[in-house]
Amino acid sequence: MKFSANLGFLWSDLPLPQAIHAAHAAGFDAVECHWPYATPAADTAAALHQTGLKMLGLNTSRGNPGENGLAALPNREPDARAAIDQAIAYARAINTPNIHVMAGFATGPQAHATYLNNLHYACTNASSHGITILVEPLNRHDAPGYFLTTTTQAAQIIQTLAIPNLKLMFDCYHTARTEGDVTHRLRELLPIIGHIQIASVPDRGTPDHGELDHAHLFQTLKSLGYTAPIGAEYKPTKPTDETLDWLKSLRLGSNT
Ligand SMILES: O=C(O)[C@@H](O)C(=O)CO
Ligand SMILES: [Mg+2]
Repeated sequence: MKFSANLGFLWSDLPLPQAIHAAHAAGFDAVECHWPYATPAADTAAALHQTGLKMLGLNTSRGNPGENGLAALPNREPDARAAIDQAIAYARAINTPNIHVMAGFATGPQAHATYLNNLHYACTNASSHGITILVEPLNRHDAPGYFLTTTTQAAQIIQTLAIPNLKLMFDCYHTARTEGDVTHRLRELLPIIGHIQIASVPDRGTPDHGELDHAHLFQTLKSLGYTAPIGAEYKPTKPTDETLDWLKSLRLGSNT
């Protein structure tokens, strides 16, 4: 399997360019991040160029303090679209193929309509740059009140919009905490999946313990012919370099 270091959590104590170098030194195949905007895109691009790593994805801005994205917030279209424009510009500058458009805290039919309109805007503006828009359901324990909560809801939205560059970010951690049935859902949803992320369940630690059997998960992905890097999006409880036994043991050639 190939793995992408999510620099929103891994080496988050380092400036982004240094985190990219740390991920490279640790043997990751790619990187991804959450919100890179405080770092000039040229600095991020230089680190990617020096390491040869690709930044697979980034997120739209969360908005104001206390917000968690803007795309489903009625009456906030100008802000949501500015965040989408900002993400596309940054992604273009560092050659990133995926943007996760964050929905925000909202509920109801007006939020649903707003979300669809903003996703349509994002997909239209991203497509000519070869960028895919991702939607990611977040679990109700960590993000209570978030608009997008399940892979079922996300799949319905993707089906309704039917735009080729709109895909699902399948975060196994969130799915396990909200819906369960992770490998079955992976099989079913594979055609609309744009990226996969992992962490242990329920503590969101390294992917080598807890309720989710990662050996079985990797075997399933292998059998499905999934070869893209999987996002390691766990929360280190000590310096990231000291949390990589899971990666080293996979690299040493276990049954994955
Ligand atoms: O799972 C997560 O939390 C992230 O993938 C994200 O982008 C939103 O915080
Ligand atoms: Mg995630």
